[in-house]
Parts: sequence; structure tokens; C-alpha cells
Amino acid sequence: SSRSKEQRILDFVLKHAVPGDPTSVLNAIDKYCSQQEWAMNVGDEKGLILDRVLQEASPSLVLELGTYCWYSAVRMARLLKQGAQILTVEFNRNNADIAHQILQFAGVQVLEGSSEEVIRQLQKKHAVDTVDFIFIDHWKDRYLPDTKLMEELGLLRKGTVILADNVIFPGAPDYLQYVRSSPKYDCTYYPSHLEYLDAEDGLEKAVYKG
Ligand SMILES: O=c1[nH]cnc2c(O)c(F)c(-c3ccc(F)cc3)c(-c3ccc(F)cc3)c12
Ligand SMILES: [Mg+2]
Repeated sequence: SSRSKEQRILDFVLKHAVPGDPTSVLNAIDKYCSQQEWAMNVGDEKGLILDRVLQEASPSLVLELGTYCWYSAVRMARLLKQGAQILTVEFNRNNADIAHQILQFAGVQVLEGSSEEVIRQLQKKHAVDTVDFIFIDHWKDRYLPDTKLMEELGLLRKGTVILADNVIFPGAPDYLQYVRSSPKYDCTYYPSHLEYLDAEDGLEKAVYKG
């Protein structure tokens, strides 16, 4: 059977990265996706912004919406303090399987299902109280409804950082308008470029004020 692009990326990682060395995994994925086949990883340029915002937040619990090519989960896992955990949500079954193979890092758990389903189950099924850092990188039409759902369920606490990818391309205008006009958030825009390309893109940070 023909292997998918994601499986080809995994093959390249398993061949060129050093087991247990997350930076070598990131370098392998960036090399493959910038030279062989483009894929929608957050990438090295926006990844540096993610690194800085994550380190500043120093979270104990990270929720990622959109595992896809597992790149950002590895990127964040390598910077977490001892004992911190990442819950990453992927609804696409075969991507989740590959993610499991890559994410043999302690503390990264891939939860399968739609972001709405998983968010609704976090407190009861996954013993989550509040989330410290959320990386939104799944699907533009879900940014706003999922953020409102997390507010309603009390998953956000004073200081929770929400960092959203692709707020310019493909863009999430309803989400941007909401967080930037809401008194509940302090927002910062980080200009950058679409992964591995020159097109403009950026990340929006929204800090929940409780
Ligand atoms: O959907 C996404 N989720 C998360 N991150 C993404 C990301 O970082 C991207 F760069 C793109 C992107 C942007 C431009 C482009 F030309 C192709 C794909 C997408 C995306 C947008 C529209 C689709 F129909 C399919 C994929 C996503
Ligand atoms: Mg993205």
C-alpha cells in the first residue's frame, strides 16, 4: 500500500534522528519538509516563537489542539520542566498512530478524538483541573468554539496562555476578533512566516485574565 506523506516523514526521522534526542527529531522533520515534501508543521521560524512563549509560561500542563505531524509536541516536550505534561489532541486516526511512535517522550500523551469531545472529557476522564498553556494548531473553524468551550468549562485560570498558529494564513478572523476585543484576554501578535515558505503568517498569544 502506498505510504502517506506522514509515514514518509516518520521514515526519514527514524533514519536520520537520534533516538531520545528531540532536537535531532525537529531538525530531521524541518530538513525533510523544507527540502522534500512540505507539511504543516509549525516549523523552525514560528517554532522559535513557540519556544520563547512556552519557556516564559513555564507550564505544568500543556494542551495542544492538533498533533498532526507531532513536530510541535516534540518541540514543547523538550523544553518542559520535570514532571510537566502535554496532552495533545488528534482526531485523525493514522496521524495519532504515527504520533505515538514518535512521542516516546515521558509526559506526552496523545488523546484521540475531536477537540470538542476531548475538551469536554478533560476534567472528568483525565483529572485535569485547569490548563496552563494551550497551543491551538488544529483547524481554523474550531479556534473560537474550542476557546469558548474551555472558558465555559473553567479550564482556564488567571494567567493561562493560549498561543494560536496560522492566525494570518489560513487565518482565524473570528477567533482574533474575539480575543482582541474581550476584556478577559491580554493579546500579543508575533509576526512570522508560513512554515518553510515566504508567505506571511503569525502567532497570537492571548493571556486569560481570570
Ligand atoms: O489546517 C491546518 N491546521 C494547522 N496548521 C496548519 C498550518 O500550519 C498551515 F500552514 C496550513 C496551510 C496553510 C497554507 C496552505 F497553502 C496549506 C496549508 C493549514 C491548512 C490550511 C488549510 C487547509 F485546507 C489545510 C491545512 C493548517
Ligand atoms: Mg499550523
